[in-house]
Amino acid sequence: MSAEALIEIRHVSHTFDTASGPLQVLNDLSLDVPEGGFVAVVGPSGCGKSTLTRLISGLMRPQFGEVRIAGERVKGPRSSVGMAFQNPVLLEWRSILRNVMLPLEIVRSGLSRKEQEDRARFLLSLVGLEGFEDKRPSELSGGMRQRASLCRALVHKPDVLILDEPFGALDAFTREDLWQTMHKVKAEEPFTAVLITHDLRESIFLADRVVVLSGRPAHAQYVLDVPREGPRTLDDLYTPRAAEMLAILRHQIEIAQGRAPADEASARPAPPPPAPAPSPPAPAPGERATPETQA
Ligand SMILES: Nc1ncnc2c1ncn2[C@@H]1O[C@H](COP(=O)(O)OP(=O)(O)OP(=O)(O)O)[C@@H](O)[C@H]1O
Repeated sequence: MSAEALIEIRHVSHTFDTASGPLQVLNDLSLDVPEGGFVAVVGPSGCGKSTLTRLISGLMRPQFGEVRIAGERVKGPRSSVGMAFQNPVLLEWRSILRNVMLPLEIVRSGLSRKEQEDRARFLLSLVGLEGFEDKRPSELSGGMRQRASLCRALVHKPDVLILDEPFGALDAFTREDLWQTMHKVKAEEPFTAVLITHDLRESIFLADRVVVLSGRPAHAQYVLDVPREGPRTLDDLYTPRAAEMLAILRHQIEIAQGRAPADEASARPAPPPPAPAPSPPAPAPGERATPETQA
């Protein structure tokens, strides 16, 4: 991926105040997402992946460091970011079509009612939900609801699409179906995607770059670029090349979980950012990453 970075995450650190004291979740995390790119973020459970998505979407601000989208510092929620989560949360009292149209009623799209409807219908047919426009969410299967949720996230043409484990609750066959739909949608819609997932096969199937976060407090421990001719059909997931990528990622996850020692030869740090952001925090004793894995 050689395009310019659309999302720049620079030296981000974040600590939550919890009932049992401060919990540092991110530590000097830096990573770039190129315009039009598809980056998957994987890492141990609880390492801070969802926190990262909240920072990118502007639902939270980092205590240290900064997040920029298209060069602009993210200071709050913005309509140029669409989100889809594991739980689609569709409104039962609205039809599927009207659920998908909802963001267009909230952000100023400049579209007429007819154009809004056409846009929603186009997306629904793209994901295979033609004919289900007038159904209620409860009349659809989990996979269908997730397809509708994807349409809703994209209907206002966001520059950035954040996918926080959107396929996590689906059965294996439905999930693979959705992966293929995702490729189809990406070919039609020019967004930049950040996908949070626990599924390494999903990460190499969908993304062109996979970032492994370290254990908490997380930094970008390892970056794997998936070659253009990498897995893009389900059969490609069973090639020696895919097996090699999965083995690398599994090993990096084991390092992140502290179940394998950091291995200098296999670690590749995230590309260094051009300039440090103001006020990077001093790491607490014992929290500094090993040189082998540090971004
Ligand atoms: N608002 C909050 N206040 C306090 N602690 C929080 C808050 N949000 C998240 N945390 C804690 O921060 C840590 C990281 O949470 P986060 O949801 O970002 O991790 P994650 O990597 O997405 O987890 P998982 O892989 O299990 O979904 C967790 O220990 C979580 O309990």
